[in-house]
Parts: sequence; structure tokens; C-alpha cells
Amino acid sequence: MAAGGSASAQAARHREHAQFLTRQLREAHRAAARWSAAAAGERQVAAALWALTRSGWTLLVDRRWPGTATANVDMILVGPAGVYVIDVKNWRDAPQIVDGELSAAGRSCAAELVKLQAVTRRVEDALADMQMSPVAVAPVMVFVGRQVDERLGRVHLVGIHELLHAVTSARTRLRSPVVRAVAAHLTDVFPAYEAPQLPDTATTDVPARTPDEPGELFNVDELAAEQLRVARERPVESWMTFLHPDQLSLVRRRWGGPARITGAAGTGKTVVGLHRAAYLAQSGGRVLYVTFVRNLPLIQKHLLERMAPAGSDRIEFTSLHRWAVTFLTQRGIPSRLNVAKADDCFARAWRTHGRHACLADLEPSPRYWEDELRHVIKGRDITSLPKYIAAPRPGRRTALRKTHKEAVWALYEEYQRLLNERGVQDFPDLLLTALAELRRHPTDGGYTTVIADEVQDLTLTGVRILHAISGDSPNGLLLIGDAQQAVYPGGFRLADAGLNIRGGRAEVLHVNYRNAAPIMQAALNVLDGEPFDDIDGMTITAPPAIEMTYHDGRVVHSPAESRPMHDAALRNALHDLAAQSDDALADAAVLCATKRDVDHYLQMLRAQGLPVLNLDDYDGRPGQALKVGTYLRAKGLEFKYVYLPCHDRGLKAAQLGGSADIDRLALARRQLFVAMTRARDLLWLGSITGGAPATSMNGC
Ligand SMILES: Nc1ncnc2c1ncn2[C@@H]1O[C@H](COP(=O)(O)OP(=O)(O)OP(=O)(O)O)[C@@H](O)[C@H]1O
Repeated sequence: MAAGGSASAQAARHREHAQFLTRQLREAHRAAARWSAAAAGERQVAAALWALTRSGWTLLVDRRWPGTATANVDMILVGPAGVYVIDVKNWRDAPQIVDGELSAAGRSCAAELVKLQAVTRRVEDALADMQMSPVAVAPVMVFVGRQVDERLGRVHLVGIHELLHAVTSARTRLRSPVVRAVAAHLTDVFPAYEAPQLPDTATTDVPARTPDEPGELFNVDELAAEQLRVARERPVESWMTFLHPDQLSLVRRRWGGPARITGAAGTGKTVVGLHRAAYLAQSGGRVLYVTFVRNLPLIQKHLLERMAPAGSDRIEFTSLHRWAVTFLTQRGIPSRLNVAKADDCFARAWRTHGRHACLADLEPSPRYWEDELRHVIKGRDITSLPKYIAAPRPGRRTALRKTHKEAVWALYEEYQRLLNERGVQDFPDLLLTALAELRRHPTDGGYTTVIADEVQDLTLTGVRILHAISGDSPNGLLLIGDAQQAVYPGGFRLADAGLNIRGGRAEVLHVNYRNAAPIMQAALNVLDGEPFDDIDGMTITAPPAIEMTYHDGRVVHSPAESRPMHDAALRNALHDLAAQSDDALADAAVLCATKRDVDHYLQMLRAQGLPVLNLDDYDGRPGQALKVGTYLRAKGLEFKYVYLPCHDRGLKAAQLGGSADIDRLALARRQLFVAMTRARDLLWLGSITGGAPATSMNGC
């Protein structure tokens, strides 16, 4: 090396090092500016939220995220509306949402969202110790100095003003003792990172108890008892927040394939279904929530919107038939559904191919055979006589010999011929067309999860459709139902739909939260130990294992000698109820076995000046009217007070003296069971003891 060479090399190294240090210093300055901006931002948000602590809210500031060395949670706000996990952003550049991605000045900020979602899950885990549902936890990113009000998946992106508006306008979920217990628990789980630095202006708003002061220790049993008490008084949002540990584990469970939840009436199956739908939607999924009943989807939609507004737009509530019509329309296949013409086709087919065949000797009621065609043959997509002869008929016990099945098949073929001749379809055809189309061009419809409630009333074709949409993907399909509450004829077995749901993917709920014990007992008496076919292929003969949560309630029997006396007793009972409180009628329902009775009582009660609403028109929104509807329309619903005029009418009408009495009676019993188990506190059972025949409007 030349003389002086080493000195100049050293100088170069020093220069390089100096540049490196300068760069680092600049970086450190920038970071310091960022941190102090962030701290200033947090102080601003804390100051704004501090005011809430005067009205029952608790604010935890700068908490340590357990299990991490340095990570923190900016704020956790606990109050009547639930729990908010808050991440404060004091960015120089405005946040932008482009193609569903958060960015600022062209730089992706997706990692920030991921971190907030992760810490929210940690808060949910902590609250699961208290049996609190994740639907009560909301992640919020607050942008200081910005006006924002957007949602990215589950995360609410807001400015300070919008945050205040959101938390103060949300519905009440938690009463103050519960707020205190939740805040105390979170204080323990997320310890203070460093003492909160609040601006001077905020300190004047500090409540008598500081936000970090531990509240009274919670006791899960006491909390559960408090929630149960609140649940009985309503409103619905309260019981929508705390769940039984068995329910909560089902809400958050990751299933590797199709799963099912069963349980007797009132054991919280739908509650689990709705919470799970909300949880999966909030986690970024898209959920199809299906039932068989027409009015239930709207009611459940409104319930869910109140319970978990965030993510509710990612859940589609529909009846299976409505879904099928929409799906076929999208595929350019117009619906040819025409119920009246289809009924007429059956009546004509019966006249020529049923009435004089061996079928009428076995069972004279054409209705029974109509159900056989629609629910058994078409409902199970049986396509040939040999297949029909070989097929089991779950849900039906009337034994059919080969000659009967041949006669049924001839009736079926004639019925189909007439439908084709007229160019119309019945309900089962609609589902069969949708299934065929799904098989031709499969689609998941964009759904990550399909949840079917009241699944016992679907046909095999219906379940095949749902399975075709969801496939066997993890968390893809959840079937919820109770075969003992099947109110339509026929049935299916999961295995026939290619579903093998066992072990940890088949769960049973046991705790009944709805019915007073005497009401449940009266309902079980009606079933009289009647065996029923479960969708897993088993025939259940033992009564369901139900754990009742104690609460008062009663069954009132009201026998009368004549229809006028019976109806007068009902009117008196309802007037007494109306006199109890202004809104008692709003929590009551008159349920009938037939539409004709519904019309009769609607008319009668209107004439009495009572506010009434046909259950057909009920959408779940609170109102003052007394509901009147059929047993079938009341499926999945509940009321504090339930009145069943002529309650044994359906049972009597089922006994026609035909061979199919066994099936008819079983169905009538299950329908009555469903109607009775809609009652929480009072079940009024009207009956007529003497006089006119069962089918006359003069008698029950
Ligand atoms: N964890 C809970 N705590 C308190 N109440 C609850 C809980 N879960 C459910 N309930 C109550 O039980 C009632 C019945 O719940 P849900 O309608 O989900 O039952 P279900 O099993 O679907 O009933 P059914 O099969 O009879 O329609 C709810 O309205 C609610 O009042």
C-alpha cells in the first residue's frame, strides 16, 4: 500500500461511519416525532373518552398485551354498549381504503389491522372466561384529527367525534355491575403498561373511582344468574351478550367439516347459530343463514342486527325456497312455481289414480298421499319405482306394502304428467331444479359458511342443496335442529345426503332457558314418549335430557262447554293480561292449529279493540300488538304468554280412523309440542268439553 494510503482509507471509514450515525440520528428524530405524535394522539382520544366515565363507562389506557414483551393496547373502553378495543392513529397522511385495503400515502397499512384484530381476539379470550360472547367486543381504529366512519371487515375506522357518536348511540348490553366486573377482569388480564398521561383538561372529569381501580371481583355464577334475570325481563340484547360455556365454545369452535347442533326446545340452539354467524362474519366470512320457515329469516335478521351490528351485512338470512328462486333467476331459469295449480293437479291425479286404488282403502285422506309424493318421493329425489320400493321412509310409520308403493308411484307419475302438461312446478320441484343446476355448475355463492336452522323440517333435497353450496370445507356447514320438533311430514337421514357428522362435530345442548318447568312438563306429556326419527338415522325412544333453569310459570287449563263460552274465557284472559301492564300484550301470542282459526281469532280480538298482528306479518321488530298465528308460523319464536285456544283440536282431528292415524297423530303432537314450548311464563290451554264435532267451528 502507498504511503498515506492507510490514513485516507481510515478517513473514508470514519466518513462512512459518520454518515451512518447521521442517518441513525435522523431516523431516531423521526421515530421520536412519531412516538410523541402518537402519545399526543392517545392523550386526545383519552381526554375525549374520559367524559364517558361519568356515565357508566370505564376506560383502560395503555395496557400491556400479555404474552408479549413490549406490545401494548392503546385503550380498552368498557360500558353499557359493550367492550371496545381501541388503537389510536395520529398519522401525518390521511387513511385510505382502496380495494378493501387500508393504506396511507400509497403505503399499505394492512399489518396495523392485523395487529388490532389479534389483540381483539386476546380480549375475546379474556372475556370468554366470563362467558361473554365475542359479539360484544368491537375493534376500533381511531384517527386523530380526521373525519372517518368506515368499516374494514370487523374493524371500525373512525375519527374521535365519530367514535363518541358510535359508542353513545349503541344499544345497552351491559348493566353497570356487569360493566364493573368486565372492566375489573380486563384490568387484571391487561396490566397497566405505564401510568396514563392525561391532559390537564381531562383530570376534572375523573370519576370518584379511577379507571384502573379494580372493581369488585366477578363471580361467574352470580354473573350468569344476573344475566338470566335480565333475560327474563328482556331486552334481547342482554341475553345476547353472555352465553353458557357450552354455547360459547360452539360459537368459537373451528370445525374441520360439516357439523350439527341439536338439543330440546329452548336450549339456545338458535342463539348459538346467530352468535356463530356474527362471529364468523366479523372474522371476515360471508354467511348464508337458512331456515325452512318463511317469516323466520326476517325476524332473525332484525335480531342479529340489534345484537351485532358490525358484520351483519355479511350475513344473508333467507328461507331455502327463496334462496332457490333467487339462485335460479340469476342462472336465467325462471320459476314455474304455482302452488294453486299444483294443488289442482294433485286433486285431479287423486281422482283418477288414487281414490279407487288400494291407497284409499289403507288411508282415505288424500292429504296423506299428497305428502307422500311431495315430502317422501320428491323430497328425497326418488327417481324410479324400484328405488321407491327399496327406500326407507324416515318420519313415517304407516307400513306400505309393495302393492301400495306401486299405487303411490302410479299416482306420482300422473301428478307429474299433469304438472308438466300445465307447465307448472310445486315446491319440491323448485328445490330439485336448484339442486340439478347446482350440480351442473357448482358454486359456493361466495359464502364461507352455511348455517341451517330448524333443519329437521328440510327435505333431503334441501340438505343436499346446502351441502352442495358449502362442500366439506372447515366451518362450511352447520345444521341446527331438533327432530322432536319436526312439524312437516317425512324426514331424511344425514347419511343419505353424504354427510357423516359424528364425534366433536355433533353437539347437544341440554339447558333449557325458555320455559317454566310446568310448561315444559305439560308439553312433554303431549308427546307421551312418542318415538321419533333423528336425522342421524337413530330412532329416539327416551325423553330428551333437559336441564331446566328454575323460574316461575304456570299452565292454565280452561275447559268450556261450548265454543262461545270458550272464546269468552279467552277474551277475559287477554283483557286481564292487558290490564297487567301497558306492554304485556306485546309479549303474548294466540296460536292456532289452522289458518281458519287464526282468521277467526284475529277478527274476534280486533272486534274487542285489542291490538293484534298476524304472525305472517311479524318481522321481529318490537311493537305493541298481540300476535296471532298458526303453530307452524310460531316455530323458532317465543313469547312470555301463550294462549292456545281449542288446543286439543289438532289431536282430535288427526284421528280419522285410517291406517295413517299413527303418523298424523305423531305430527299433530309434535306441532302442539312446538306451540306449547313457545311459552316462557304462562301457557293457557283452552278446550271444549262437550257438544259439536271436532272439525266444526262450533266446537274444538
Ligand atoms: N346463555 C343463555 N342465557 C340466558 N338465556 C338464554 C341463553 N341461551 C338462550 N337463552 C334463552 O333461551 C331462549 C331460547 O333460545 P333459542 O331460541 O336459541 O332456543 P332453541 O333451542 O333454538 O329453541 P327452539 O328449538 O325451541 O326454537 C332464548 O330466547 C333466550 O331467552
